[in-house]
Amino acid sequence: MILACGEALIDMLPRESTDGEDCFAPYPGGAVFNTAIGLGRLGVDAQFFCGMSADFLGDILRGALDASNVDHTPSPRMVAPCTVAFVKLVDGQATYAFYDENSAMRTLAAAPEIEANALFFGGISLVGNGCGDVYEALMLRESPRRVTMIDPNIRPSFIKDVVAYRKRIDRMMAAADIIKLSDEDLHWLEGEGDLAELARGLVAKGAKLVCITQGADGVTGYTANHEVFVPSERAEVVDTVGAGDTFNSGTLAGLDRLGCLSKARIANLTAEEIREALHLGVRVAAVTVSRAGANPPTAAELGL
Ligand SMILES: Nc1ncnc2c1ncn2[C@@H]1O[C@H](COP(=O)(O)OP(=O)(O)OP(=O)(O)O)[C@@H](O)[C@H]1O
Ligand SMILES: O=C(O)C(=O)C[C@H](O)[C@H](O)CO
Repeated sequence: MILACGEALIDMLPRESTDGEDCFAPYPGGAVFNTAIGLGRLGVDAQFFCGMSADFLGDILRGALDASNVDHTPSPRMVAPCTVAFVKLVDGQATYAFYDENSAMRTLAAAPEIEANALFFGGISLVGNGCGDVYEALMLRESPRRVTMIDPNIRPSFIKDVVAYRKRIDRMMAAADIIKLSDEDLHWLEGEGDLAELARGLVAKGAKLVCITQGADGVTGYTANHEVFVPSERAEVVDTVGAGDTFNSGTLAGLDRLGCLSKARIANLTAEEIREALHLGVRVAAVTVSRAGANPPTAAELGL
């Protein structure tokens, strides 16, 4: 079982009304939520942990999790607003304006009992205090015995205390078995330089698998013994909302199908196992970029 820990929110995607007016349409989203949905749709036994609003926006999110077979019982219902992200699309590339103060997600105070063998963390839920503290403490507590993965999915405009944020992400990456970073996020965290050298630096600090994604080009997986490049699948891009989040779900689902989500197996991945897991990641991500918003495919759509 995989527990996805982090934000659920409403993405307000830009649309045009039938009268030709600019407007926004609500879609369930949030980086970690998207990863949970992707896992559920791929048939993985998946749970989701986030403070979720008791209001009707929270109901939209819970309904979407139910529809994709993701168990949200670890997520407390809270009398607080739902986080909202307004999205601006330029050539299919998204930028976000977040409304998150005093939200249900932000005011999360305690972690549930953990049943999962693997935990996934990431996104804006790791910025700042409140839920950020809860998620960090949970990861550091559980990482000695369960497989952990992090994708910080950095949104620089959302980060107020950059020094504190960098320290948190460093601590969490040092504890993580699997790190996923886009090339942009890798440079934001580790500075200029050669991607492979920077990624190898993260492996040297303890990560068992470091995945560096490069948009339409593809992804490279780095371990102590292997470097495996998997090209992206060709896609007619509608927008890239949720590309990285869906990639995470495919890669985790791939590792799960191979039986690699244990501490022993994740530390000894073969090149073929890395290739197979990353290949499922790029396959599902290509489907998401070819559809509006974050809309990962089901196992049936992929013929799995
Ligand atoms: N234009 C594209 N065509 C096909 N696949 C793509 C395209 N863009 C992204 N992908 C797939 O999505 C994966 C993740 O993309 P990217 O490197 O942009 O991550 P990201 O920045 O985390 O994404 P996000 O937009 O969700 O923040 C890539 O490794 C690739 O498999
Ligand atoms: O949750 C985040 O980090 C966001 O940027 C909001 C979006 O719903 C999400 O990333 C879509 O990929």
